[in-house]
Amino acid sequence: MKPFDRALLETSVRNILIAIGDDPDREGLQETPARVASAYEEMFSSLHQKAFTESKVFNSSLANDGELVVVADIPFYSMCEHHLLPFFGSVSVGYMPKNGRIIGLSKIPRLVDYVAKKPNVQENLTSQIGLELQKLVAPQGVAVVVKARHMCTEMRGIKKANSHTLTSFYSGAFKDKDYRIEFLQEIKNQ
Ligand SMILES: Nc1nc2c(ncn2[C@@H]2O[C@H](COP(=O)(O)OP(=O)(O)OP(=O)(O)O)[C@@H](O)[C@H]2O)c(=O)[nH]1
Ligand SMILES: [Zn+2]
Repeated sequence: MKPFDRALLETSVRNILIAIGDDPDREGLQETPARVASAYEEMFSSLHQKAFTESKVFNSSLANDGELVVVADIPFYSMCEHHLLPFFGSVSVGYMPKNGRIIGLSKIPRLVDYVAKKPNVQENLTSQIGLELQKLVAPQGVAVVVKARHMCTEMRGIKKANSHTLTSFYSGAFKDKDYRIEFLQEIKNQ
């Protein structure tokens, strides 16, 4: 795990400003390299964490192994690894407990944040959330649906404003179409 190199980032941002033909010493830009360094440190913070450590898994004698647990519409913000431009939207996560094992509800949005805070593509972000939850809770199955807008296709390039990209991950019990439909129905009803 490499440490965050603030000095290198500040120099690099200064060089970007020179390369685009602006003057990094003009009043409005003097603090920009430092500000961008702080913003990047925050936006890419999970690159400096070895693993997701926030999980809290409980055993519940009352959790019904056949019932879905669904957390819908968790907002996220990430940066695409191709252009370093934002992509953002919402994540809906469901799982079917096994042997009464459940995860603290707040840990699911924390997992989404952890996966979002590094350069990524939407498909991998979706699978990484699913695989990590599968590993942490070992449930009967995990379902993840991500809906996002990509600034690299809206503010540049093909310029298709407001289009959405949908990606999904299904494991275990959710390979069964009926459970997938139940999950999709639940997130639609939220
Ligand atoms: N599958 C996938 N593609 C992405 C994601 N974010 C950005 N991209 C795409 O990554 C591709 C990179 O293509 P390139 O041809 O190397 O880059 P480019 O010349 O900037 O491409 P254009 O955006 O078409 O101008 C583009 O088609 C982007 O739309 C993502 O999350 N998932
Ligand atoms: Zn992109």
